[in-house]
Amino acid sequence: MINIPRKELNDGSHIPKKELNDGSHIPIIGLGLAQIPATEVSDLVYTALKKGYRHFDSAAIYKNERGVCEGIAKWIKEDPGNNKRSDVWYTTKIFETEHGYEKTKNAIRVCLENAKTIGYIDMILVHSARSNWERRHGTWIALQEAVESGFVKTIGVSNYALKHVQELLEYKDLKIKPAVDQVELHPWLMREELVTYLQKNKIAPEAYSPLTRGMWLDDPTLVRIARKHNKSPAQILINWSLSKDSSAFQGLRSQKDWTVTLKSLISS
Ligand SMILES: NC(=O)C1=CN([C@@H]2O[C@H](COP(=O)(O)OP(=O)(O)OC[C@H]3O[C@@H](n4cnc5c(N)ncnc54)[C@H](OP(=O)(O)O)[C@@H]3O)[C@@H](O)[C@H]2O)C=CC1
Ligand SMILES: O=C1Nc2ccccc2C1=O
Repeated sequence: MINIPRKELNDGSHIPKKELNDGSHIPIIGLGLAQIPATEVSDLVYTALKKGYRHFDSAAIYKNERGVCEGIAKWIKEDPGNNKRSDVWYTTKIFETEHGYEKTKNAIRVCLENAKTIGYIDMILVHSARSNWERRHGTWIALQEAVESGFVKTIGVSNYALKHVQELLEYKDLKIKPAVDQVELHPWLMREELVTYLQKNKIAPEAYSPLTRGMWLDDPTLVRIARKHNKSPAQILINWSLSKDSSAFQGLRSQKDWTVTLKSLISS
């Protein structure tokens, strides 16, 4: 079990951060916003910030980026002395249909337009590797230029297999290594070879669907481990993700129990 000092979580607002390979610091637990309707996401994000969440994971295909940023902006505006933009991490992703230099340049412009209420984007990920060498390469060059512009701080990839990461690291004009590879990661999908390769190359694995989309939360072995440690199955799974040196996202569907405190998700 990784140990997270309790004092850091006393008010629920000091989520531990992990340093990425570009020197940025990412809060290790994030709220995943896939499937949250655009009409609801702003209130959800605002409430989550009040509950202590500081890291939000969106994507162009979730069609809620603007609302996510509006929720963050509302929270900052409410108490600018205490609620700082620099304390929040906002990730979005560019989908495979936008691969290629020109298309990605344009997709970045759209992402920035959606994020204009918060000034800059903490991280943009290439959502998947599903195109070809030339288009993936063009996309990466466009993302490198976005970092040079200053409005995008960190760049990374998602759903990249080992061979795709390897390919990227071999670009002759590589200036910026991906900071993360966001992949599905949990005890039923451990991806040991990929995780070891990423760690060796100082690229952080980020765990998506760390709660197995709810599918394995009743697994007898998981339940037994959770009982033994007096934790919930979700806590055990989040802790497992964090032990892989990754950050993890709690996703929501029904939202019936989402206000479960952040503190309770981290075992210590
Ligand atoms: N890059 C990519 O291609 C992908 C990225 N992602 C990212 O990861 C995020 C999370 O992934 P997701 O697929 O939703 O899967 P998760 O593994 O996070 O599972 C979500 C499920 O877990 C349940 N849950 C949430 N919190 C708790 C808790 N404390 N105790 C018990 N159950 C809980 C939810 O329940 P309830 O139904 O009650 O809300 C929901 O049904 C996404 O929102 C997205 O940001 C996800 C998939 C692909
Ligand atoms: O690409 C994705 N497919 C998904 C399905 C469910 C939740 C998130 C996602 C993605 O990010």
